[in-house]
Amino acid sequence: MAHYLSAAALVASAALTAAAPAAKGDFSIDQVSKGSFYKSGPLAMAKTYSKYAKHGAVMPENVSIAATAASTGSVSASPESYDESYLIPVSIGGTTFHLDLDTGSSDLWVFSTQQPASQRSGHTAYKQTGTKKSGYTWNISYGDGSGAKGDVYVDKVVVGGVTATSQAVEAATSVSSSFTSDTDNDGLIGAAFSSINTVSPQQQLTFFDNVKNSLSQKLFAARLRYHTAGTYDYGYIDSSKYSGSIHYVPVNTANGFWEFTASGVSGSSIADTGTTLLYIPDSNVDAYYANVDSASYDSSQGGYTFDCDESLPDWTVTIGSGSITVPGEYINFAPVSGNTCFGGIQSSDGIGFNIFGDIFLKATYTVFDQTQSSPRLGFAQG
Ligand SMILES: CNCc1ccc(Oc2cccnc2)o1
Repeated sequence: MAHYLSAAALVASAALTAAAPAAKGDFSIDQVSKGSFYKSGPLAMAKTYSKYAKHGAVMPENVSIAATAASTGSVSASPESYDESYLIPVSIGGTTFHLDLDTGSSDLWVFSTQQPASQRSGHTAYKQTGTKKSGYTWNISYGDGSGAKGDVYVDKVVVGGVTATSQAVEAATSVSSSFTSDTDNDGLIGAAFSSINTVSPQQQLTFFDNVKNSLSQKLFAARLRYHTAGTYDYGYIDSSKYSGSIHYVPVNTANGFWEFTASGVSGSSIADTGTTLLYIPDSNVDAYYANVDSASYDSSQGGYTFDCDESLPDWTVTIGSGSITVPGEYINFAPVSGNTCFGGIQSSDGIGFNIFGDIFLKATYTVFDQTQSSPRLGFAQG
């Protein structure tokens, strides 16, 4: 869990130390005007003590602890049936909601008591504990045809011990039927870029954008797993969760997504934790299922299906200087009827870009990285 100490107290104590009369080997720390405080006082203090370590400055333990503890966190990512989506516990105004962390969208919305009781039956509903942003509304549609809309509040949101004290919380007044029927899911927490947030008249920041300056490193990392719980790490990379090296590629943020280029897969691709399957061009899909004897395109199911008992080949892709292999087992998504199963690899033709969704991401440790002058994605074999 993250812990916060008063930044002002920490900075003030340093300032008092600096006022002591100078002696050989002593050092002085320039006091900063209030206007130039870092967003994370403990982290600023830690940097100052580190800077002057060569002059004998010894970092007090409370600064070291605060600077470390205040800026990392990790939260469980639990799969729904067949890994359809992965839900994380999120505290909003002191109530815990189970939300779908979606790197393909940028709204944090929850079921709310403003919806008809029948529409929110079985869900945890937000009771508007925050401050209403009068006149603000939101309305979002997802790639699978689902959607939701409502109004906007500001409240305290905690994910894995990382806190956004004033997060825009989008409370639903109406959601589409597939959300109502998925009673495990209380809403979404978007983690794409805030440029595609749907709040009007003024777009709001994502949770990550609100907390990133307080993190040890401006990044979060997804370790989704096959048929078991994984994690999202905030502010640090956990080297126990992947093998080999993390290979980074540049991100194009023009469309608001974590958009990148994969070798051998034509067109742009997005890393999208909120999409269940792996959508790539027809040519790649046809080439994959050519090696699955019982596979065929079933227009009634809207995709490739095959015999559930057939052993599937792995799928390997090169991204930047690294390669990721998705085990064949992961590509058997779910039964559709009898002993016929639906493929985890399907066509992106008609979408406009490829979607590296959960079928792919659960084979990786993926780093959503804003530590550099421009955003980048890091992929390692999970
Ligand atoms: C399954 N439909 C409801 C639902 C759950 C999560 C989402 O959101 C999505 C859907 C597709 C792509 N990205 C986010 O919709």
